Order: sequence, then C-alpha cells, then structure tokens
Amino acid sequence: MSAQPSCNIVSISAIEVLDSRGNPTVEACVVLNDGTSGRAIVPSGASTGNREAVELRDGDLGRYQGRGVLKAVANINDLIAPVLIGRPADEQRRLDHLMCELDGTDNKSRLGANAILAVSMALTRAAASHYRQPLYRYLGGSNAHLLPVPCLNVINGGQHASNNLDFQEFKIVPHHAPSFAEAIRMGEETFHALKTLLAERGLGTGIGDEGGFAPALKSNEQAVELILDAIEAAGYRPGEDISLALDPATSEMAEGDGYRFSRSDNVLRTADEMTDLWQSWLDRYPIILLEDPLGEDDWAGWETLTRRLAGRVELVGDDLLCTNPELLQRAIDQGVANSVLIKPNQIGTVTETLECVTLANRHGYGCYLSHRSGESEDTFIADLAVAIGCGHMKTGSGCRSERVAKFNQLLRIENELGYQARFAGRDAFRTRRA
Ligand SMILES: C=C(OP(=O)(O)O)C(=O)O
Ligand SMILES: [Mg+2]
Repeated sequence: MSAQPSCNIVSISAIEVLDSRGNPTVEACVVLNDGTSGRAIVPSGASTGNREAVELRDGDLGRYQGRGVLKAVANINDLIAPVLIGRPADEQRRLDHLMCELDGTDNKSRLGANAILAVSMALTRAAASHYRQPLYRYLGGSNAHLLPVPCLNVINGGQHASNNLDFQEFKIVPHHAPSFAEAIRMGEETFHALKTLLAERGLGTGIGDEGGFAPALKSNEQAVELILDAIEAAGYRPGEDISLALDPATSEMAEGDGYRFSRSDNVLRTADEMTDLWQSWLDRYPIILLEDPLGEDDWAGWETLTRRLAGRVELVGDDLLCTNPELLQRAIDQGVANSVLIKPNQIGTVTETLECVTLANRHGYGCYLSHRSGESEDTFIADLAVAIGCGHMKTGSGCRSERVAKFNQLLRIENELGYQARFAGRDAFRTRRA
C-alpha cells in the first residue's frame, strides 16, 4: 500500500479584490506541496450584527474612502502565512484554532475576520483539491446529497435599497419542486413575472444590492401583495408551490425599546406590537420563514415572540445570533428562535461555522445558509449548503452574476450527484417550538 502523499502548505498569499458593491475585499490563495491549491474571497455585509467578528478595514489610508483591506491582506502575508506554512492543510480545526490564537481577541479584531476567513476557506479548498474531491464532498462526506430550497430575494428594501420599504428582504420560496433545477426555474419565472407586473403598473424595475427589484411602493404590505400576484401570474399557487420568506432586518429599525418604520408610516411600535404585526401577516400571507423579526438586543421580546409564533413559522436569528455558538447556546437556553442564520464571515472560520451548525442540529434548530449583500463570484456557500444538508439557503435573486454563481454551482452539484441528489422541499423549514 502506498503512503498518502502529504498536503503541506508551501505558500499563503493574499490580494485586495472587489466585491459586488465595488468595495475592496480579501482574496487568499493557499498552495500545497503537491501543486494543488485553493483560493477564496470573503463577502461583506451592510446590515451587520453588532456581535459579528470584526471586518478589518483600513479606515484612514485615503483609498476607497477608507474601505480598503490592505491591512487584512498584509496580516495574511506577514503574520498568518509564516505560522501556517509547512503544516498539513487537512488539519482544518487545528489551523483555524492557530489563527484564532494568533489573533488573540474575542472578535478577531487584530487580524480581521476577513483575513482569517479568507485563509480558512482557501485551506478547505486546497485540502479538497489535494484529495481530489469536490468541496461539498470533502466537507460533508458521503452523506452530502441534499440540495437546498433556494430563497430568492425578489424585492429589496432597508439597507439594501434606497426606496421607501422598511423591510430588507421579500423572498420567494419555490419548495414544491422535484429538484433544485426545477425550483430555480419556478423562482426565476416568478422573478420575471414580477418584472412584467411592476412595469405594467408603472413601478420601477431597477434592482437593489441582492438583485431583487427596488420599487417605490405605498407600504411594506404592497411588496408582499405584488409578489403574490407575480406567483399567480407565473402559473403557481402561493403557499402550495411557492411560499414567502421575509428578512425585515429589524435591528436597523430599533429606536429605544421600539421599532420605527421611518421609511413608510413613521410609527414607533413596541416589541409586542411587532409580534402582533407578524401574527397578522402570518394569518394573511403564506409566510414560512421570518428572519430577525425583532432586534439583536431584544431578547425579552424574542422570548415572547418565540412562544407565540414558533409553532407556525421558522424564526431565524441573524443579527441576534451572528453564527456564534455562544449566542446560539444562549438562545437554546432561553427558548429563543428555532433556527440560526449561517454566515461564515460573521464568525470568521470554517471550523466555528461548522460548530454552530453542529450545535443547532443537536438542539433541533434549523440552519439557514446565507450570502452577504456584498458578494463575489466565490461559490463556497453553495458547496457548504450541500455539505451540511441544511435544506434551505438565501443567495439573492437571479439577475446579478455574484448570486447566479451560487445557483449555477448548485445546478452543477445536483447534476454531478445524479440519482443520489435529493431536493429538500418544504420539510426543510422549521415549524416547531424552540
Ligand atoms: C444578507 C443580509 O444582509 P447583509 O449581508 O447586508 O448583512 C442579511 O441581513 O441577512
Ligand atoms: Mg438578515
């Protein structure tokens, strides 16, 4: 029997590249002694949670209005590379741990979560390439077979558009499909039907950061009603074939103890009034997932909301939980939410992302995988979705290449898996109490 050739790291390098908003971000490249390599680009959020790991920006260097990432790039080239070179790339947990130790802070503010994650993801890719395995199989093993339900963000508001919608994401969820490919087709047909309908009604068809339309509308409700009309116009049944998911990103609306809808009616609502509002929306509309229905500091409000609504809808903590196992443990202990949003750059390593997924699985919480509003052509999260079998993911809408890249990667994976592939469907969504 021949010995397995080693996969020692021979070089790690980084450069500044651009994200989908035209802002700089970090790309890392890891090369191994067998000649294989891995490359990864980190994304960037706009409506970020306060407890996210720190994205290091240059701030005062006069480039890109302070948004440059040359410090993060230098941290990879000068600080991380010397520590990791010579070590085996398939020791992901050890290497991620070493980077965290080298950083030495609770929130990765010294090296930058953007620096650490770029290397962490590039290491995974390099190791997968060394073992000649697709990324989803290297990460997920032989059980990686479940294709996620795509949640397409077809109307953008909040921090992702400069219109008058308070809520950030209005998504369609094509769950009644035999395959991922068919679900994407249903989603894109509805997206195009929505474009036609907006144009017919004299509404704008320009798009927001995540590729959804960003029209000026009378109310948040009107966005939902337009989408329901579009689903029917495309020939599908709202709630049966295609349901709705919302991310109102309410941390952005928090004011004192309440939430101000400053873009529409300007009313300040209490947490209880917000919960009443969501309950009335659940009564009226086929919504199966609500993300950040209350703000990141409103744990008391979340407890009540979870008691009232977790039996009816998936309640996802994004800003509240920040892909952070410690915050997720608190949610589990307090009976808050029944699902966690998974964004690798909120926590900063592949290892800690997988730890958060494991914790969620152990306690019956859903894992809802997510892109960021500032994305790139990197498709790591598409493979990650299949690897962890999370069953549902959001990655924007189908007219921006950085979002389409993820759909296309999932189409490739489904095709490659052939008869082994299974589409998650509606069962992927939690409707149970925490
Ligand atoms: C994807 C999101 O937006 P951002 O990347 O701006 O945080 C979100 O809030 O879920
Ligand atoms: Mg969110």
